[in-house]
Amino acid sequence: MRQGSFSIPPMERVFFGRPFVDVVLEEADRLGAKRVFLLVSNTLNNKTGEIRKLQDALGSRFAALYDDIPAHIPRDAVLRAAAVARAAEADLIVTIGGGSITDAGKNVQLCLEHGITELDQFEPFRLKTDPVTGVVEAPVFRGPTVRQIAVPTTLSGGEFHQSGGSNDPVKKLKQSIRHPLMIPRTVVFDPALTMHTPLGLWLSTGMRAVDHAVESFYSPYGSPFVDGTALQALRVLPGALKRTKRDTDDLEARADAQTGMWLSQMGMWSLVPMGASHGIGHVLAGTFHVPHGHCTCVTLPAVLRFNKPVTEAKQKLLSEALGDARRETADLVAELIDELEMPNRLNKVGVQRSDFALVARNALLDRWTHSNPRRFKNEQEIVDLLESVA
Ligand SMILES: NC(=O)c1ccc[n+]([C@@H]2O[C@H](COP(=O)([O-])OP(=O)(O)OC[C@H]3O[C@@H](n4cnc5c(N)ncnc54)[C@H](O)[C@@H]3O)[C@@H](O)[C@H]2O)c1
Ligand SMILES: O=C(O)CCC(=O)CC(=O)O
Repeated sequence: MRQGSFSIPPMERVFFGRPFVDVVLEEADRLGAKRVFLLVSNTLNNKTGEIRKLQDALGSRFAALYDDIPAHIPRDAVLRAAAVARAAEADLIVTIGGGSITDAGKNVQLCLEHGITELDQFEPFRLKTDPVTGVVEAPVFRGPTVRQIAVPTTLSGGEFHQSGGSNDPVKKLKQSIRHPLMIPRTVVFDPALTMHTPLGLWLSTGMRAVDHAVESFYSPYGSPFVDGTALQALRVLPGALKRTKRDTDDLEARADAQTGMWLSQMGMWSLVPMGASHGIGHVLAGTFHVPHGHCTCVTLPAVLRFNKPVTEAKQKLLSEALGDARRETADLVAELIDELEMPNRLNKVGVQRSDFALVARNALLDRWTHSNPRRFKNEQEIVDLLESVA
């Protein structure tokens, strides 16, 4: 009999299909916020009037704004954002942008709560993975009191996770910090706001959501509840992404993609550990700066093939949800990636054969390489997998 447990950290509300300015105002009222700090996408701030609309609507409750968080969240940028929030005496953080902005918000929460002003002060808080056993050491610390509302503009889904990644600029490794209270209190899906998101980013992060659903579903550590939502995510996402690609003005398709992503996140939300597509992807992102969604497009079909011998029955159900139970899941996912015109090989995302040994070594430092359904016996098995998508 399958055994396990299911719990989710304290997110209070998810709003969908509503204008973000209205919802953020309502939520600021509900939470009694007086000093609202906006941590926002640079392009949304400088190339659209969306952030200005919110600033104006907040009036005297607007405390400060920071818009210089590069992709993959380098910690020096987090420290600068935290300094601005601290000086403004922020009592609520509102993040508006992609996963990098969302996760930067979680890291800023930590910095405010624990007085972090220097790079080496992150060290005691990060998750540590033993590269041989895969055992994860998760430090226990006081949770933040200044929390976050997330308004995501991509489909990468980090707003449903209590961990926030950030990049150690010296080791060039993506590291995670986790606390149940770091999850946003509120998430706001506003399909109209996503019209500003570059199409390639929207579609590639949509593939990341597919990856979340797949790796949650066949994880040995999943749950029956997650299975249901993950399969439904895979029924919804491919069509919604293809429709957005055909017509970028299709707001219903954007709303459906957000719904599919939300469904894909039940595993991440309930702390189901992901598999090697995520584990290897974190290295491609953290060490080689490959965009998050592109990591999935390169790794997921190869990891599905590697995992086939131990997940055959589950892959049949994945294929069924993706529309054709008779086909290989890896082939269906690869076709979707091609149809969305996303990069599908390592050389297309700037990673060369000479890099593979380093990717394999660093991948074994990631906790999710170790929670893959099929164990990697050594670094060479990861190198072989990378060779298959060189
Ligand atoms: N904690 C989690 O569970 C979790 C889950 C998913 C992703 N993440 C993190 O999020 C990051 C990836 O996020 P992402 O793939 O959503 O993209 P991103 O936030 O990294 O954005 C990618 C690039 O697109 C730019 N951009 C331009 N216009 C934009 C717009 N309108 N909205 C958003 N970005 C715009 C950004 O400035 C950035 O340079 C990674 O660092 C990843 O680790 C974390
Ligand atoms: O907790 C982490 O390691 C970051 C989570 C993350 O980036 C999720 C993902 O890989 O999509």
